[in-house]
Amino acid sequence: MRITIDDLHFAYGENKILQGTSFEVPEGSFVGIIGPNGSGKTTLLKVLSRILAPSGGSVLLSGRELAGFAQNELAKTMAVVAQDTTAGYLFSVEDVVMMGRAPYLGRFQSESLKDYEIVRQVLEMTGCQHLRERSVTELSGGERQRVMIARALAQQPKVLLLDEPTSHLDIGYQQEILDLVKRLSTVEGLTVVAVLHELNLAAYYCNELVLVSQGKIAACGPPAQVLTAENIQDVYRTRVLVTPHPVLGTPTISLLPHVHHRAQKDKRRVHLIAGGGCGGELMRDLTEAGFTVSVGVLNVGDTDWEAARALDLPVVAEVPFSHISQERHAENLSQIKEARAVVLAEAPIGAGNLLNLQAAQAALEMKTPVYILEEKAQADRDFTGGEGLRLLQSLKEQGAVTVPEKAALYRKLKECFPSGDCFD
Ligand SMILES: Nc1ncnc2c1ncn2[C@@H]1O[C@H](COP(=O)(O)OP(=O)(O)OP(=O)(O)O)[C@@H](O)[C@H]1O
Repeated sequence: MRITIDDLHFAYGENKILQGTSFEVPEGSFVGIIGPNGSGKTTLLKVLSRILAPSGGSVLLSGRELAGFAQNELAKTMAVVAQDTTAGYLFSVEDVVMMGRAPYLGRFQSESLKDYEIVRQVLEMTGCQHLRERSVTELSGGERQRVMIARALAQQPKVLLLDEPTSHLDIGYQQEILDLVKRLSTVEGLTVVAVLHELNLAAYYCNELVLVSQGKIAACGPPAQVLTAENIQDVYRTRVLVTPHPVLGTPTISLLPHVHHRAQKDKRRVHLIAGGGCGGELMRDLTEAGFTVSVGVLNVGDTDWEAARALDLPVVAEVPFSHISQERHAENLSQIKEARAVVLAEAPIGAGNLLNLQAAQAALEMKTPVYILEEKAQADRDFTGGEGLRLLQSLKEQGAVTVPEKAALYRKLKECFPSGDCFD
């Protein structure tokens, strides 16, 4: 069943929530409503399910006005799983799911074998059969959520509206329930509209997404069109990286650390020698702690180079897959001159990055303390036939301080910057 939402308006008193919302949900599609807290998603779903009456605009179900449906007819057409599934009554799970059959029972008619069979099926589909005789008040949040989805499916609706259907579910049940809903939409033609907070799940399952912001539609369309880093930054005010899912190609969102502006220039400057993906977390933690961080030498395209770029850190960059050149080494040394401490967290050590170890040696000669983060700069990752290990050893002999893991490194850096409030 197709849903046409046209120019909807709704306000709680003076507080305008929906302001001209329009979009179309094709029959058999799975549409996700996403958007920040308080943006109007639940309100929209309540208007779609006729719990709230709009002050303007219309909702059409396959061309028919929602307002024109008789109550019983609507209950056979549309099922709703609300956000708050707290059940204060002492019914058994089976009784609650059987309530979904109410629109099909005459006034004095009792349940038929068919009704019991449908209830059995939906309990099985939602993984609730073992809960059949339990009281709903005794269920966990996730179990109750699945029971409410079972009840909605027992209505055998053509349209299913879900408000955060996976909020209480563990990752296994999230997948099971959304796989089921997706299957019902693709195979049985069920039209699904779901409010989803988890953007990666929304991208993974939905055909289309409606991004709501302050009661207005900020973007609408296939997930790849809606879930862009720009849209997410605009609406959620958060920096993300959007990459294709490695298997499905759907957009996948990763949080990016905040960029800190370098107000404390030079005072708390730390130069990080990293590479091969071992420095990203360190860069984030050090900048979060108030240090000014520079990084080098990294090859363009290296994971650490990506991290440094994402954090907007000064980075000495060499061309991809190349040995560090004398020019980049010299640039690295000038960064080190500006720093109050050098952290060596490089692994593995290869012929191409031996100059980074020599840069650390130069730092010691400049009387700049060097900390070797041992969990990262592992000796067993030496691919230079011993040269790397020898250099590492001589660094230690020349006074570089070995720290076993990050917490110890932060303690050492704190000692190095006694006036700072870092890590407090
Ligand atoms: N019954 C109500 N009376 C008055 N204001 C309400 C009512 N319900 C919601 N609101 C307000 O309407 C706005 C939109 O609420 P709504 O629940 O639709 O947002 P939402 O996008 O679903 O949020 P969340 O992601 O936090 O669930 C909010 O500012 C909320 O405080």
